[in-house]
Amino acid sequence: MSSEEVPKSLKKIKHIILVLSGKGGVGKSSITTQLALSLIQKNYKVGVLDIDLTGPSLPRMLGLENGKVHQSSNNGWIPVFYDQSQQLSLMSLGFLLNDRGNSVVWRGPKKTAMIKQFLKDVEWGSLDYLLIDTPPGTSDEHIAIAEELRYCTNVEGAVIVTTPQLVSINDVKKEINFCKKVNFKVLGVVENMSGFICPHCEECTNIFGAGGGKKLAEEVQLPYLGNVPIDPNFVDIIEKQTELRKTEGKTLVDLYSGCRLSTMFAEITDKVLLNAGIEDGTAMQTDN
Ligand SMILES: Nc1ncnc2c1ncn2[C@@H]1O[C@H](COP(=O)(O)OP(=O)(O)OP(=O)(O)O)[C@@H](O)[C@H]1O
Ligand code: SF4
Repeated sequence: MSSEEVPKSLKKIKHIILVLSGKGGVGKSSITTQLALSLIQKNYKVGVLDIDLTGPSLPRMLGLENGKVHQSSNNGWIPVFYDQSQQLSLMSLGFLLNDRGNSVVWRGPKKTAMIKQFLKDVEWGSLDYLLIDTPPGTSDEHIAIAEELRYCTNVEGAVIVTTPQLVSINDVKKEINFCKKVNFKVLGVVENMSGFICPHCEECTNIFGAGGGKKLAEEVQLPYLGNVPIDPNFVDIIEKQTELRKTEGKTLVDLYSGCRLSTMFAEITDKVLLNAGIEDGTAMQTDN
């Protein structure tokens, strides 16, 4: 193993965590977003790389749809920073498309080349965490990212997202097999959309029955990280964040901190960090 083969731009990143799901629409990007916000609440410096090339949704999730990627003096890409604090940065194909909101139809080699370029050319600077949001399933993008990261000793592993309806063991097993093949440690399974938080009384109702994700995790002998119910307040925050940032000066972290999911997710983040062997998540911030 040669450290020469680790892209230079990844050398100042302490921990890399991937977010995977067997199927689309299970809320993988929402989970990546919440993991990022939760780490920022712990004072970490976080970068997010969106490699869902056919449906990049992170710019919208983080309220950065109008973000612009600039070229650095070394001809690299400077990611889009959420604000001047530079605590949150994002790189996504969404920023590079002329027709934003459109998706691309690319063949494998073009996708592979884009991912290589993302890993080589994005100048993240020093980060505590780089979260990589992947497309659903195990496709060209996954193979490319695994290939590019194979010599990186800072890859902690992957979080797998599922939903109660999809407590479909086969989907999760495919993800696990992929992780085994490429040597990604599975940090655990999160069950998203596991119930519904009433917007009136904040009572959580388990519409699909409780415990599916936990049972599944036990069956496949993986750590269970916890469940995240559907919270209409979270949808509202995502939709109204740009407006609220303008009118009230509230950042996404401010808004999320007032959301019920934030407290629930903090426990999930602690488990992810624990399973990754990164102390208890209270380590110092990156020195810049
Ligand atoms: N726990 C939740 N509470 C409320 N809304 C949620 C929750 N999880 C996901 N959503 C919403 O569901 C929609 C789909 O979620 P998301 O885009 O995260 O899914 P995905 O798995 O990343 O999809 P894709 O297949 O495009 O990769 C989004 O509008 C998101 O805001
Ligand atoms: S959970 Fe309570 S407040 Fe909410 S809709 Fe049901 S009965 Fe009404």
